[in-house]
Amino acid sequence: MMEFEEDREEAPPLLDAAQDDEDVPQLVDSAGEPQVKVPITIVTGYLGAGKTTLLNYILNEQHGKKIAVILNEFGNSSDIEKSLTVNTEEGKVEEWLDLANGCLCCSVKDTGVNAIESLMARRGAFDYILLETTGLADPGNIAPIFWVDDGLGSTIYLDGIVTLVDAKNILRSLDAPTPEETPEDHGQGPHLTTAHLQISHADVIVLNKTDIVSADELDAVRARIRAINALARIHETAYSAVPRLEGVLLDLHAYNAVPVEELDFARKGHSHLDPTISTIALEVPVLAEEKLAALDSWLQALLWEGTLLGGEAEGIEVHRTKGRIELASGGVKLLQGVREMFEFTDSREGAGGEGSGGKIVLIGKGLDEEKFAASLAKALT
Ligand SMILES: Nc1nc2c(ncn2[C@@H]2O[C@H](COP(=O)(O)OP(=O)(O)OP(=O)(O)O)[C@@H](O)[C@H]2O)c(=O)[nH]1
Repeated sequence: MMEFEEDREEAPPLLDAAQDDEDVPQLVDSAGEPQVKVPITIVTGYLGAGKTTLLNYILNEQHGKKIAVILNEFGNSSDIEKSLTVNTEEGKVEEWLDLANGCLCCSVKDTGVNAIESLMARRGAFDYILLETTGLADPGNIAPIFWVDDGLGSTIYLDGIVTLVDAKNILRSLDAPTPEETPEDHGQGPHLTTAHLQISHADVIVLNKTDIVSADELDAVRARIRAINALARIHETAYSAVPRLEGVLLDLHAYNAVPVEELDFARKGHSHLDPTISTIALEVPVLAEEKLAALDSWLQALLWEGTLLGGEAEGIEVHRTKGRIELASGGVKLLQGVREMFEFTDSREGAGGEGSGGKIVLIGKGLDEEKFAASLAKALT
């Protein structure tokens, strides 16, 4: 198990084939100019996990990338933050800093929409956006802003969510939420903390501060993270020194590719080590096209109403959904979801699964693999 995990973590960025297959469409603006969509990565992580350390690296190193960094309401005294003029008018970007290495940087007070709009006026000056959230942000509330088909979605696409995790403190954050954080949960079963939310929504986890934990502590943290989110790639770092930008922070394609081996890995990684959040993987038989409507209804009941069609379950809350559905016609549908939003897209790579069927992976609260599998099987018969 461990070996498999390590192999996977050393693997190159997501499959080239899958990326090629899911090329981001080019748009044409009103002036007839082709518009290339700009990818955005959301960088999240609990207080003190190492987000600023990571961004300092990006803003200072000569990595040859033109990255626009948006800092979302910082409250401490790091060098980057001190050098910025924080806006006084709610939600308005006051100043962009052009940095020597080609990056630009700004600070905003809202979730970044106004900053993005301001940024768009400077299109061409950069080719990537990193949005760093505050330590207490729930990425599930931010991701949908950028994962839409209209409005902002026409110029930007959500490439992925990266969560910095403090290896020294994460278990405490997961086990002992502060009263302010989860007042409704107190004394009522498993706690859902901000730390859970940030891990469950992550496509990549940068497991930081490995220099101040023992090998045993690190193993325990890794296993706990895996139990919560078996889909995310884990990169272990000290002082947020990620091995590379591509595939770790940039070009994740987490919302437009669904690699087979990622779903297979999630299936093998199932565990109950965390009492609140888990990852489950459900087998889906090769489907006749007309059964897609039944699958859609099953997902709607689950994601919109938190109910299991034809089965009983309570306290369901799904944060992330990914899947590949093989069709009897030979095609493959890709499934992507965050919270209640989900969509099917056509994969252009053909079946590629030797007719063995597809899979749906869910990350969230109250997920009982057996009950879910039985309910899905019933819905699809
Ligand atoms: N020992 C050790 N210290 C680290 C590491 N990464 C960051 N730090 C230190 O931890 C502290 C917090 O790091 P930051 O990068 O400011 O963390 P942050 O996530 O931006 O924190 P907030 O903005 O408060 O949410 C700083 O004093 C860093 O120097 C690491 O890998 N090992």
